[in-house]
Amino acid sequence: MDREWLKLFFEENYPTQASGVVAAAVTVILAYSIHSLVSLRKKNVAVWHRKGYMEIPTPKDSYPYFGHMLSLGKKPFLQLEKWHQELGPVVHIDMGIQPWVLISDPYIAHELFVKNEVKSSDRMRHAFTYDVYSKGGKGIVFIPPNQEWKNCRTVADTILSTENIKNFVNIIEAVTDNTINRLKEVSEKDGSVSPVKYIQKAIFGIMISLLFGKTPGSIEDSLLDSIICMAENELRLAGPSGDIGSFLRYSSWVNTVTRKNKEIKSVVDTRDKVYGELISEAIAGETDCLAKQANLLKEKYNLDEMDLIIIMDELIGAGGDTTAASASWLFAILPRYPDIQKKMGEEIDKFIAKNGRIPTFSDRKELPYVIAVLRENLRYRSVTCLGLPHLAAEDVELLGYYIPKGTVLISSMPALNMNQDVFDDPKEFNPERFLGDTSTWSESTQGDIQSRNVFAFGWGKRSCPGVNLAEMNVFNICVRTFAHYTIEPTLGTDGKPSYADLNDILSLGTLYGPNEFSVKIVKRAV
Ligand code: HEM
Repeated sequence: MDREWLKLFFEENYPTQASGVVAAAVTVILAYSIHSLVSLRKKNVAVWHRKGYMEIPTPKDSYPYFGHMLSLGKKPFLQLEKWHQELGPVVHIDMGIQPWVLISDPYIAHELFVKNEVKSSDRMRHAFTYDVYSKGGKGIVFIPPNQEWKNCRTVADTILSTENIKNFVNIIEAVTDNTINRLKEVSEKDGSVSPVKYIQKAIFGIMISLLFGKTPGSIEDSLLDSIICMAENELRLAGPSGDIGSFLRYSSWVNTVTRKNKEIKSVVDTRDKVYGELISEAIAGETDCLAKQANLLKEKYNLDEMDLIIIMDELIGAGGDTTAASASWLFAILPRYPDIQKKMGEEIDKFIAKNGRIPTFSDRKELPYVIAVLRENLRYRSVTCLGLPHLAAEDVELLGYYIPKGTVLISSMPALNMNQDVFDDPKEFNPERFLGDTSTWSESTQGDIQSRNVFAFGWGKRSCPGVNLAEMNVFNICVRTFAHYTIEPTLGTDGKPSYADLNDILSLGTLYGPNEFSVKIVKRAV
């Protein structure tokens, strides 16, 4: 049994002496649960082994009470990929008492999430994300796809449309240029720079400016730090630590004993206060911004102040660290590929020579190689491990399999992106595979499954409404960096290049970004 996962789980989520109490209590209830489990198992077997349907394969390494939770190890994405390799594109696991079905094939995912979207677009009723964060049914991300969701989602789709976001391009470019300058200055002064924090602050800075019309003065800005801290707390609590009871039977009391419930309440109270004030200031201010625009749509879509607070927080929470992770992966991967950087630089130089300016997002079709690199970057290192889990609102018949109502439905992002039936030599970083496809990430996500090659933004009616903004932000960071610089590896003590470890992953909830690494930002000879 891989106890490492359990140890990590308690150390990360329940630090201090409370973890000892919790671990002891878990041992006691373990014995009791084994008894209950025998009868439960019989019931489960009947649900999953339906006459007339194929059985969904399940990995052997399951344990009483915890199911497959303990087998995920320190790097769950590797384990999920391994299970798919061994058992195929549809796999059933038990995360404690939650049944999960994992999908690693785009055609099957399309069948499940798009063709069956009425049955497969619900979300889990997680104690933190649903009861507390979404106040039992507000906002977009964590609620069922009902009329309230539709209203909030329409407001988000409207303010995040490409046409609308284009109006904020000056702010996006200014914050991006400041960050790149800062990276270059630190790199020149210290001999190298660790870009992850800078990129994260740039993206959150852009989000705060767009949403509230308030551009952070510098990367040391205290508002910027508090918003990042809130978003990270929320991401952490959206995992098992915010609702241990929905994963492990008889354990909901753990959050009371460890004072987790108090922490959960305090995180949300702070969110309500900070975002409430930011929205009021934005509405009263002169500057155009997304909070102001959403406020104008409030009546039409029957939203109240709390809906606005939750939507604004969700846009930052869902859009900040994900976009920053994608841009950070680019900085981690590209130092290994000077030839690719050279081709990108040449393409950007050619555009500048012809047009006398740096290309913007609207010029993306004139940079086919650059956009192929960005697509390959998105494929090669997934930004989330599990997307955002869906829930089966009804029983689903999926290509001869039977999936009972209440099952958590997961698109296994790294396994999908590394599926060799879809991508030749998937372990190779090869932008050429996407040359000739100049569709935007959004067009690919909404496109027909035969030509779709971007899976990172999910499926069907729940697919990401921030995809345009995400692509524009990553595009700008990339183009505005390579217009002037190259990203080079630092040198180890042996004088050899020292590259970022691409399997050293910072995992926060379902987010998967690179851990800290160092590079050199070097002025390019043009
Ligand atoms: C590289 C960056 C991003 C990635 C990889 C990403 C990925 C995803 C994924 C996988 C989902 C779940 C889709 C599903 O359930 O099938 C999602 C949902 C969502 N994303 Fe993004 N996202 C990114 C950026 C953004 C941005 C910039 C915003 C907003 C400004 C945003 C806002 C949202 C919201 C509100 C949802 C919930 C949609 C719903 O439940 O109806 N995301 N995103």
